Amino acid sequence: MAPVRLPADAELPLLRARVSDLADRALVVGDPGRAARVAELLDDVRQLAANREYHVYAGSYQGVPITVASHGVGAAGAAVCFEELARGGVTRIIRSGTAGGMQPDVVDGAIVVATGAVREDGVSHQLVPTPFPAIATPSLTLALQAAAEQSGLDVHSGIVVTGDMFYPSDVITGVDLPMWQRAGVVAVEMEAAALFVIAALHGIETGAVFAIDGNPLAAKDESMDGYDPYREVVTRAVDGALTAALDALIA
Ligand SMILES: O=P(O)(O)O[C@H]1O[C@H](CO)[C@@H](O)[C@H]1O
Ligand SMILES: O=c1cc[nH]c(=O)[nH]1
Repeated sequence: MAPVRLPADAELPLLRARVSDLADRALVVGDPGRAARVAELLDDVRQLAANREYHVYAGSYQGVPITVASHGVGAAGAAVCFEELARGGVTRIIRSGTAGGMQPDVVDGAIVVATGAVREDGVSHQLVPTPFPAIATPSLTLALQAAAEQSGLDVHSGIVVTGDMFYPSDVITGVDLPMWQRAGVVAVEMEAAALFVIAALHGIETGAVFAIDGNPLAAKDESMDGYDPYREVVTRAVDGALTAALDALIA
């Protein structure tokens, strides 16, 4: 079965945006509030739709038309967003999100550019078996790294782990973070693997850049009790990651 492409007059079933209103390039973020903040940075901006967690905007950044969409928390719901954008003809999708640092030097306020993602999510293995790698497009990764360096923030790059579990239980270890730390994984988040796999299946470009909002292993806080992404140091990194994502999107 070839990847689905929808006609220009179609409406995306869950995003509720019209295909003809989509740009070739899309920035995706988890939080609808963050999508609204990005929209303020664009020219000629208009909101295309707001359905469930999916808020979609059209606008232009430095003269280049782009789409901004929120995808919510978790790979299964986010996969709907990524799939519908690809079906609608988007050919480049960059995710800008928050993530937890995994290595001791990847801490609050840093930026991480993902080269690939460990597929610990629950949806991508239902699309293609897990030996299939989840990797970012190398040229976009390089563009993201160069753009992130402009922020003046501490920039890291490497493999992230995408899990479905934000808060662990006391029953089993859902995602073995210490093991992935030993394997050199730099950050943990919840949607990049699904994005990279869906982009590969559609033959489109993709990348991801993260603001680090804590380091659960270093803080000995795997329960996430101390999670607080609303601090100034994180807000600065979120802005740095968003600017890097926008710059790489139009590169
Ligand atoms: O900041 P966003 O883009 O939502 O990304 C991260 O934050 C959420 C968890 O708080 C998850 O969606 C995770 O991937
Ligand atoms: O999934 C996530 C997102 C942000 N910070 C974390 O520690 N984990």
